[in-house]
Amino acid sequence: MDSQSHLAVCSFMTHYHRILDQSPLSGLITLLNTTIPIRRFLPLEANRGYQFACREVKRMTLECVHQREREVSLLATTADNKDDLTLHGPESRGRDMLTMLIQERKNLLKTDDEMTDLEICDQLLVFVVGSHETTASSLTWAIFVLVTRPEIQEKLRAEIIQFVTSPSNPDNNPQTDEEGAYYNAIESLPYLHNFSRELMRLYCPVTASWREAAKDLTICGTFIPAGTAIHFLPAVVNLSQKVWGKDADEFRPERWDSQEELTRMGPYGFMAFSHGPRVCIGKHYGQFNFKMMLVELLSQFRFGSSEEIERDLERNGGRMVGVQNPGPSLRPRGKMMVSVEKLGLEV
Ligand code: HEM
Repeated sequence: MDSQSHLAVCSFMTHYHRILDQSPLSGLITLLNTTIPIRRFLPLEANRGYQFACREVKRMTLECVHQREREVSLLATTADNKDDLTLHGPESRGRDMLTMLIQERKNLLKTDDEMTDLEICDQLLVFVVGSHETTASSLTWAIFVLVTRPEIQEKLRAEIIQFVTSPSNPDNNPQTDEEGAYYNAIESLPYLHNFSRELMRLYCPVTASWREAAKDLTICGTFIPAGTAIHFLPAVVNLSQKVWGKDADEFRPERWDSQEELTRMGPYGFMAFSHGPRVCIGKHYGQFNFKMMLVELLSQFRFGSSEEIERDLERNGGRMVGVQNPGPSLRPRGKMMVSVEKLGLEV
């Protein structure tokens, strides 16, 4: 990455964090603004800063759209196969989503259903926030669990080391060309699977989702007129004692082994990815990504607690570090410091 691109990424990240790490006042305005559009009218610094960050993130993303558009047009004049510009040739950047959207727009143009630059930009931002923020949050809380529950860290590492060193790991078997071999192998690790679901149940990365009632309806005896704005909090279900039993707030990966518990919770007891037509589009990819990162990290490093975590835990009654509040995703307040030891394992 050249120094100019590096600066652009740093600048993007500064504004991106400003949006996701809002002050309590700015967070409150964001919440109210989903039902009463007050944001535009409040001459407060917290508000102005947030709006500026949103504008900058959009401006920079739009610049990427324009730049890629220029590159695609340039390639189109030189490539042999104009429908498949991303896949071949020395200038190819691979099958990236932005190029695909731009190419799809060219196809849509033929049907008069144009996708504007701003729409492409919004799609990209949904994916950036929806995939990066959630996965980063899950990984942060996974490290937190691993350093505060060393016995879980050791059990998980044992399963991972056994996998990475065994012939069932496709990396150790260059002859394997079965499609999805690595995905299937990772998905078949039982403790990693339980750990991953338990992590996203207890430390649900998305704190809230929004809906608007399209028609009058009644849910559990409560009448909801058409047009009502609804905020739902996935963690309320994920942590419900009615659904998960008395130890709902305990981190216990083994609970996912119990058929009885899974029957009691039913399909809607685990809401980390939501359900229905607007279920997270990256649900399986996100879980797989998360597991893959744990395989890489735990096979090479041991994580330990730090004075900062211990102090924070003590302040919070021993169970949890402080959480940034309010926020659209579950982030710890400030930095989470941990110790990292490189393992000398031959893997
Ligand atoms: C730990 C990982 C993830 C979690 C916990 C998560 C969770 C969620 C949740 C709760 C929603 C809202 C659904 C609703 O409103 O009912 C959502 C939407 C979405 N997610 Fe994810 N997500 C994760 C990873 C990803 C990844 C990796 C991608 C993309 C590659 C992604 C793309 C999206 C998109 C595009 C939406 C909007 C779907 C729509 O509105 O139709 N997510 N996600």
